Amino acid sequence: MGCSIWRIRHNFGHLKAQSKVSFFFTMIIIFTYLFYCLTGICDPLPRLVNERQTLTSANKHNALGSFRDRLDSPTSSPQHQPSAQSHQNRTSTGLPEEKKRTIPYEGGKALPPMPYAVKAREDGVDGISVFNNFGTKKFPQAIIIGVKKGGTRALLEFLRIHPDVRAVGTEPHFFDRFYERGLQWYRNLMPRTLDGQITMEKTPSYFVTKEAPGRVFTMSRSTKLIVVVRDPVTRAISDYTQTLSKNPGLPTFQYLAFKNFSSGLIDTSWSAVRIGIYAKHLENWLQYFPLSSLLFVSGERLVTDPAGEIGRVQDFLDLKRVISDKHFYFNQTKGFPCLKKPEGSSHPRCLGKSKGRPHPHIPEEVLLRLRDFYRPFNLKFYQMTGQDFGWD
Ligand SMILES: Nc1ncnc2c1ncn2[C@@H]1O[C@H](COP(=O)(O)OS(=O)(=O)O)[C@@H](OP(=O)(O)O)[C@H]1O
Repeated sequence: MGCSIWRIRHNFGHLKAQSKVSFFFTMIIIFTYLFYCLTGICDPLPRLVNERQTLTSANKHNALGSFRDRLDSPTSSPQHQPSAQSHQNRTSTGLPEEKKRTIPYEGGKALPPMPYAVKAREDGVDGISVFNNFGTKKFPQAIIIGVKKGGTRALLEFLRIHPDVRAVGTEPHFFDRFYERGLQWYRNLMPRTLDGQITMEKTPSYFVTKEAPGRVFTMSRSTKLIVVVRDPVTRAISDYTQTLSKNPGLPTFQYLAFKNFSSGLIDTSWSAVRIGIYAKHLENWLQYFPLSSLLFVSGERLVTDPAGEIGRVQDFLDLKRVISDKHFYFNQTKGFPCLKKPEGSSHPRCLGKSKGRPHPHIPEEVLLRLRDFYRPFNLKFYQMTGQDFGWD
């Protein structure tokens, strides 16, 4: 009897001790969870895409690799989705539907959607940087809206060394591809900023998207808009070079650029040609924004005098002129200016290999015809902007 009472007591005592231990562990878990929530770590996943991550020494190496990829990745977006050009009746390579049908051509393969976490590892990590939970996510006050192949990546990476500029590394494509996801989705992509800091993003396709001006205006009519423009002929060749690098079976530049070469009729349905008609696209933006809301950066001067162009941009953004000549050096091998100390790194760095790559040879006659085609549009553009870009 005495023995069984002792056994019962012993069992209950054992249970008591067990429940104390489990209570203790439950409290630890709750406190740990609360601590992480308060420090912001349990935010929803999209944050990973944009926020700078704390890097352990083990993943710093990978992150640097990703940083290079990011600089190298012209069309990186929060998720690869094959919808950007569908409204333009194009394949993902920018080929007109008609030409796509009539030529043997392997292209237009859309990348499958990627989960956020994977994309975050690929291009959301800004080299070695600090885990930043301070500040708030705001809509961008300034957007680099174009133009594709104008030098938009160089401009953004140069600007990012300014302590008062925080920018999304990837191209959000909100105002052209993902508008239906809503403004809160968009804002959540933004990095956190402190008072006095500017939030920025760049998506070069906005400039040629009919709906983009109205949509940006709806977000904020005081948004500052930056357009990096480049000689439309060189820009078209650069665009073609990019498509060719992904699809080596692509027809020649001249085949795509002309409806009929002998008649000299230019095919304006080809996006590589159409994007360069800057005056036409600018008209859409001026329906919503005054000229003073736009800054036109010369893609050519961004290469020959990066500090000078960045100086103009800093003034336009009401930023202190922090970025100057001393931040750049000219890399002879690359043939382009590079940063002595990019954001988040103490090592000099150039943009990736897809930026500043050699172009294929285009016959002189083709170039002359294209120059003739663009001349009136260029003059109109100079008139509209009050700037002579010297392309003729
Ligand atoms: N500093 C520096 N380093 C490398 N490249 C530079 C630089 N400044 C401007 N450029 C020019 O940028 C061109 C690519 O433009 P984008 O970045 O706007 O391209 S994209 O639309 O994002 O794909 C790219 O075009 P390509 O020369 O045809 O490759 C470059 O000429």
